[in-house]
Amino acid sequence: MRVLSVQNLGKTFGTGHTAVRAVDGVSLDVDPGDIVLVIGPSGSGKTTLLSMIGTLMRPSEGQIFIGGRDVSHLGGRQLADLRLHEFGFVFQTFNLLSALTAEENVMLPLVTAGIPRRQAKAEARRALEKLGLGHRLRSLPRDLSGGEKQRVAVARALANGPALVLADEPTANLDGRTGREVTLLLCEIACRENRAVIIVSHDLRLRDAAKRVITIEDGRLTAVEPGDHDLNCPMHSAAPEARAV
Ligand SMILES: Nc1ncnc2c1ncn2[C@@H]1O[C@H](COP(=O)(O)OP(=O)(O)OP(=O)(O)O)[C@@H](O)[C@H]1O
Repeated sequence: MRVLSVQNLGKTFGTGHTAVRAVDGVSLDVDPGDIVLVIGPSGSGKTTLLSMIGTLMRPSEGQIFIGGRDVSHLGGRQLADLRLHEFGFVFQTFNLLSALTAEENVMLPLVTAGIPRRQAKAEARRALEKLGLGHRLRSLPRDLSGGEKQRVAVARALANGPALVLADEPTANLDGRTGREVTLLLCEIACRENRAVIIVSHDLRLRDAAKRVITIEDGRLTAVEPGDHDLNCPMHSAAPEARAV
């Protein structure tokens, strides 16, 4: 089942002579296990595109299918439900709640989605352990490094088993090496679990993780290239062996 299909998506802010055409006729298909890096100059429409895909912003025109379902006309409550169950979000500012521990931050969307507390706690722990944070369960965000905070955010994004993880500039508030490490870890786990990831970033080195790199300029999709997809992911490492036989 296709995770995402975007057809002829457009977004215009404002009207008349002050109108800004932020996204213009973008079409894109994303399948399970896909890792798509979206690059382009500042102001080219990357965040607007990601916000529409994540149903945080309504398109001016075009359609978005999530798991084959047209979500363009869903109401606010149905969209909130969809976001809870189908998406994981990673933001450049981490967006952790400062009064909650790492474990509680990861539990929050699970409990909100109706999962019983005990089960949510076990799933949060599992997710944090996968990110190498088993020893940080009870830490508050203020006691974590930037890289650790982003790993908590990644654990939170993955905990509900989303079909699609959307990451907007996940490396922007971290030093280059840490940002890249956390993002590669996100891609590796997603790849192993056959989840799809779309990353908006200025960091071109992330093409190492990507299966596809798409370029957006003036709101339009201008190039689609293969990424290097050099990850520690069994599904990927099976390919060269298959070729060698
Ligand atoms: N809420 C808004 N109201 C009006 N114009 C907006 C709004 N959001 C974005 N824009 C405009 O839409 C265009 C695309 O913006 P967007 O933030 O999507 O670009 P971007 O590629 O993500 O940029 P950056 O790399 O700097 O984050 C820009 O011209 C921006 O000024």
